[in-house]
Amino acid sequence: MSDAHLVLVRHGQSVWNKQNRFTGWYDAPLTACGVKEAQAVADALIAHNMTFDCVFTSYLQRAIRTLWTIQENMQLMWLPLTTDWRLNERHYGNLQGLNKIETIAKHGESQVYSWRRSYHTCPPPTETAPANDNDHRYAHVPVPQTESLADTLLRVTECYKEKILPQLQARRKVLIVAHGNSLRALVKYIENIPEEDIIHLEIPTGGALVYRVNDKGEPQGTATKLLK
Ligand SMILES: O=C(O)[C@H](O)COP(=O)(O)O
Repeated sequence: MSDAHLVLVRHGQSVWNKQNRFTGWYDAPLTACGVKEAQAVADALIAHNMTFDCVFTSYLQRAIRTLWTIQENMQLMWLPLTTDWRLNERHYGNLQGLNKIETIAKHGESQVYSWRRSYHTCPPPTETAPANDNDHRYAHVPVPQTESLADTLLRVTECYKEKILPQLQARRKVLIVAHGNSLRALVKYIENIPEEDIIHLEIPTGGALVYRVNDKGEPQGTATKLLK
């Protein structure tokens, strides 16, 4: 039986990454550079003779288009694609839309660092009704008003155990394209990284992490960086 593997890819640069704005659940499109980053991921996967049996992503276009680009470049457009809102970026609450440098100038470096990287701290919640309330794609989703990384981990791992782990246990090769913080949560879970250490994990746009998977379908050890 062929070796299963699990590859995690962060989407390419989005318009709001470029503008250095907190994005969260805002549906920012990829920039041209972001599309190139996705193509570079595909090139690296091809160079390492990797392929996939199933692919997963969030409800957000920056991740979906990154996945489409990878599938197209790998001649894997025939593969069924599963989207799940639980792979969305962590909800950044009332910070969504704000420039990160201006937010540091207003609230101080340590406060903003804690909002961005601590495990339990939630950014300030959205002040009005959740911005995604009228969005058809979230009609059956409990849209949060803010999330800590711990909150994000709960929903990401629920999706992982329900939909992704069974594929790994069936020895399938799996690709997940998601977001900086939804992937940090997943890596924390897979590698059992302590709460105090997860602040150090950074996954750049277009970054790709590879896990070997054992006979029980469990990703093994520390991820290997494919590029970046
Ligand atoms: O939502 C965002 O702003 C980014 O995807 C991740 O941002 P961060 O590095 O500030 O967590």
